Amino acid sequence: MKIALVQLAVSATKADNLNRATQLVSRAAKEGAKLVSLPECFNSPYGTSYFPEYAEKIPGASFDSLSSMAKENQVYLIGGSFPEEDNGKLFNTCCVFNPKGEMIAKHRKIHLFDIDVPGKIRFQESETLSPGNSFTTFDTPYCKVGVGICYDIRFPELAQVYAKLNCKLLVYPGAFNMTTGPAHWELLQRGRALDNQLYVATVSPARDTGAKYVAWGHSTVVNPWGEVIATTEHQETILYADIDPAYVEEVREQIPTRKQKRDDMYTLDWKKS
Ligand SMILES: O=C(O)CCC(=O)C(=O)O
Repeated sequence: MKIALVQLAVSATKADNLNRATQLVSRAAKEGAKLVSLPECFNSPYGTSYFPEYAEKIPGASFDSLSSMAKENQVYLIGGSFPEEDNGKLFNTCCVFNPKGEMIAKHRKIHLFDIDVPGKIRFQESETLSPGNSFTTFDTPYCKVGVGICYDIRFPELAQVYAKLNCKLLVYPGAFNMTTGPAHWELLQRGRALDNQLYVATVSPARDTGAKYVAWGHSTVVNPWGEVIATTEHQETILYADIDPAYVEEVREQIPTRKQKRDDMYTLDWKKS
């Protein structure tokens, strides 16, 4: 399965973001991608002050454009994320569409990005957002896919649950920054891939040095062996990679850690279906 990660240059003008996303998803489909992902906050700048201003209901205008992009291009589309308003609460939400344009999954970021690294970066998503409470997977003809958003990648348990649910690809639309990006972005992705012996893809917005929050870029795909098989710098681009579900099985046969876990000593205990 050829996948495409759209490292979109996100501006403060929502209509421009939607137009640009529409063009790039169409280009990716013409290049043969069967699954396309947009980045976190693909239609608004990233920042707690922007979330209330750009938030939309689901369904709503951005939802409708995403659905059309999937349908017109006959692709599975992971719609990055946008701020969602529901019953007076805001969420950082990713909608996933099948090639008919139907929404088949919706992920609300589970782990909110609240950090404070003195002198470097303080960010408190919880100032305006509420967390989601469910796991998000969907089926494609090629393999099952698990979805997380950005900070969700720091929690190995989530990836482990997805691996147990038989996902062979995890996709994290995300927007790391100039402090944690160079330090942790690729390391986390390779860690999740190797621990769980599956593919991991991360999709960032392009870097805008004039923005309040400067994204790291570097959208990347890692294979089940822990190798980076596709990556890029920080400019707007489409990154392509081939996902081979048979290779997941091959690696799992070669190094059968999944069968060697000591369930008599520890287990992964999860509380939601
Ligand atoms: O975990 C990080 O360092 C960055 C996370 C982030 O930017 C996000 O969750 O949006």
